Amino acid sequence: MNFKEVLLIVNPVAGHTDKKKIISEVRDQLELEKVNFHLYSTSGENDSEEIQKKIKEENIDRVLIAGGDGTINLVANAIKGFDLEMGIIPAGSANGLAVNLELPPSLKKQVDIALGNNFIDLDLLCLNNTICLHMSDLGINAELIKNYEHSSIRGKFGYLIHSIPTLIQSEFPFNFHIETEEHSRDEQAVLLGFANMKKYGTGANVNPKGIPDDGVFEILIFKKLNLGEILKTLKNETDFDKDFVEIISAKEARITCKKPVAFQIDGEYIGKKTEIEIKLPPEKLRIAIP
Ligand SMILES: Nc1ncnc2c1ncn2[C@@H]1O[C@H](COP(=O)(O)OP(=O)(O)OP(=O)(O)O)[C@@H](O)[C@H]1O
Repeated sequence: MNFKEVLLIVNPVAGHTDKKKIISEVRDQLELEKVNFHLYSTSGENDSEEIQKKIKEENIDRVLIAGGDGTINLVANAIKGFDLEMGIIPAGSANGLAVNLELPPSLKKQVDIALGNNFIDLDLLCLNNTICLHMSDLGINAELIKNYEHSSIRGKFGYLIHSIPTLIQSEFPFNFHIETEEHSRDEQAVLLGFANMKKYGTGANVNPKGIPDDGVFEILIFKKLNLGEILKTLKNETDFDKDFVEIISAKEARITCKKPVAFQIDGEYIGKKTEIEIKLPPEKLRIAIP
């Protein structure tokens, strides 16, 4: 292994599962390779500063993350300036990034990959100066995530349970103005997605042409709620009706709306917004992949 000090960052509450097995699997593999093991358990407060401190103090040269998309996003923001490679052990209730990177279900294989030397240099989509690794949106899905965050029922079933009341309470469709280097247009939509990759954590393939390291992102304009078309995304079918979704590529964009609309990044509810600035900075994030 071409590194000596590995920091495993574990979110103890992600996915509501015990992380002991993950910790011992990583520790055992590193012991065999005579690489030093360091552990940081997130608390939900000041994690970014604590992680940066640990990286500097211990001369960390590889970071592994056991958590969901929220934890990976937090660590990606924290290690931006460090030129570090990162490995992922999916352990959240939503693992959108892992789904997109096609990480296998076996823990042993996940750890092998996370400590391996095959990488992707992921584009870092920046929305109002916050990194998005795979998918963010304005509109009805962010409303659903907000309602789900207060729910005691986790996982896909939790999302499902909240979809009906969210649909009833929502004031969709929303009116957006979209400006990119090529477009300036008004659109009515139930959901405006900003995609660095193909899929949501549910596996729904909403952006079939999304490539995570191509230097562009996609704006997904979902115009109507159409159950048949939504089922297609879940079945990996990609011949969408134009009245359901229109997809435009961009390198930068500015979205405005008169009334504040719910906004989420990588599955974390941010708040209601009237303006989103989207940029693709030149920095990339190096992630170990199969
Ligand atoms: N020790 C902790 N106690 C409570 N919350 C924590 C702790 N550590 C991290 N968090 C919170 O966990 C969230 C990230 O969770 P993540 O998305 O990785 O997992 P998840 O199981 O998919 O989460 P969720 O189902 O809530 O989306 C962040 O909001 C972070 O502040």
